[in-house]
Amino acid sequence: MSTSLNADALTRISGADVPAYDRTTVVPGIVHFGVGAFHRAHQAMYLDRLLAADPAAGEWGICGVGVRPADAAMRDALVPQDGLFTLTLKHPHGEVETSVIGSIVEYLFAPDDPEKVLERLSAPATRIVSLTVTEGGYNFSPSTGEFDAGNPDIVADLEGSAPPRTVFGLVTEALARRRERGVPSFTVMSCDNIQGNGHTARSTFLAYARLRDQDLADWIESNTRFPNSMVDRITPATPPELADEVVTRTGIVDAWPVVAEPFTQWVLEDDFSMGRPALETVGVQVVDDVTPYELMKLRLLNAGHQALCYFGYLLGYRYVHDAASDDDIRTLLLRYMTEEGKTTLQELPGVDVDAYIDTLLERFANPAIADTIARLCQDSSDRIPKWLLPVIADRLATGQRSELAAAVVASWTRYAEGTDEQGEPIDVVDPLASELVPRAKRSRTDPLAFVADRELFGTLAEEELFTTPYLSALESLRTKGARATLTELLS
Ligand SMILES: NC(=O)c1ccc[n+]([C@@H]2O[C@H](COP(=O)([O-])OP(=O)(O)OC[C@H]3O[C@@H](n4cnc5c(N)ncnc54)[C@H](O)[C@@H]3O)[C@@H](O)[C@H]2O)c1
Ligand SMILES: O=P(O)(O)OC[C@@H](O)[C@@H](O)[C@H](O)[C@H](O)CO
Repeated sequence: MSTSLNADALTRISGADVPAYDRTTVVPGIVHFGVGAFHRAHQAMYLDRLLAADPAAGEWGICGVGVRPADAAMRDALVPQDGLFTLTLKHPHGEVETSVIGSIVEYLFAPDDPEKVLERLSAPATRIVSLTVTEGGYNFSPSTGEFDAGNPDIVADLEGSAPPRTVFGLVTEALARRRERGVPSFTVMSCDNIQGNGHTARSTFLAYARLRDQDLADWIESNTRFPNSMVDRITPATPPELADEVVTRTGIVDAWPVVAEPFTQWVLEDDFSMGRPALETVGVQVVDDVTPYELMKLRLLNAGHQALCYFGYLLGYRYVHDAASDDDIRTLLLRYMTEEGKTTLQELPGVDVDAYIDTLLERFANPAIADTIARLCQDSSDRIPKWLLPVIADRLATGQRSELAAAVVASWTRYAEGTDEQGEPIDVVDPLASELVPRAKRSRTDPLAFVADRELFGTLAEEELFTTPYLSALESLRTKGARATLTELLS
């Protein structure tokens, strides 16, 4: 027998762990923007663990907020389910665990009622505003770090003739109300994959606030905390068959289930203006400085994903685990990580980076979670400049070539041409696709055309230590193909 997921149904569910705590007493102390797959597999899971472990933690429930039109689908899934959803963890050798997560106690779709979102944000009980709005969501130039004040949504929010529609507009208006009402500032906690994600959140929110009101910006600068964090759990987009699998295994009918790998890590800087949940009691590493951890993760795992995905796609793979099991790709990953990425990391006392790399290769090869190459290949212009180019730049600063990272940039260029080695079209999903695809094509006759864009690549096109291996790999990809290019590169 199957049961539709909602608060009343919890007592009838026997096929999965369900929240044993009293959700009616849990109030939102955290407002989260960007309730996607990852937030639900990671932060919401940690808060669920905390609520289960500590009855006094009931002030740290989550209110999820969606701002984009596409988030109406999350509203339609979560609101009828009272915020409940299933999280399924899949181990590489077949073991599967499903649990119902109860920490999201409210979901608001901002376009339906922006004022309700503003009042939730302004409420004294709201002490943390957290974000997983993707790397692109911070609206800054990767090469200069400048906030993009020309973004039409930002322009509209600053103009102020309609209710705010961006995270920047909503959060800043709420901070203005708190200041006016004498309510202390909440903490803005970024959980996106950006190096110094707290610093980035701080500089972008302050940049927006300065454009709106200098005094308010000064108040935010003095009162709002922006902790940095390293977050990790590979969480694919929900595959269409997951809902049926969950029904078959647990009897639970869930409109939008989540699947993830069992591994999870969260390293969080202890810098909060109005207190924080006792996350260290449920496995979060709360530290003074997350920099070494985030560099390790972004430059090995996330940059490693980029090393895998374009070559993997061109070789014909569509799943990450299949590409990660290819000998050439595995060697590329191992060598990029150990010979290039690892050389740019900071000291990590007590962490065995080689063991970490071995774990990454195993995690990438987990067939059970069926992570897709398409997920890793999207939004490259938001990802490569934040994870891979800093490795190249750091090594250039000490006169070192990064032959493998340069080849990865070449593989992105070849992919961005929009046609694979069999002449089939590639769906290049990127906010800059309309500029990138023509530039990638043009680089057949004007070889540096793709990397000449200073906005994305800075001055890399003028660095011979970069252009030589880049052009050589690109030429080889075009004339000999991905397999021969990898074989020669790795020989
Ligand atoms: N999926 C993972 O494995 C993983 C792991 C670690 C960290 N992350 C971080 O989480 C982010 C989201 O990943 P996901 O898997 O949940 O993706 P997702 O596509 O499932 O969800 C993304 C969410 O962000 C929102 N969003 C996107 N752009 C926005 C913007 N400009 N303003 C406001 N909201 C915006 C979307 O509406 C959606 O709610 C990643 O970009 C990354 O920084 C993801
Ligand atoms: O989600 P993104 O855009 O930050 O990047 C794609 C993947 O590299 C990323 O989601 C990883 O799976 C994740 O960072 C693992 O913790």
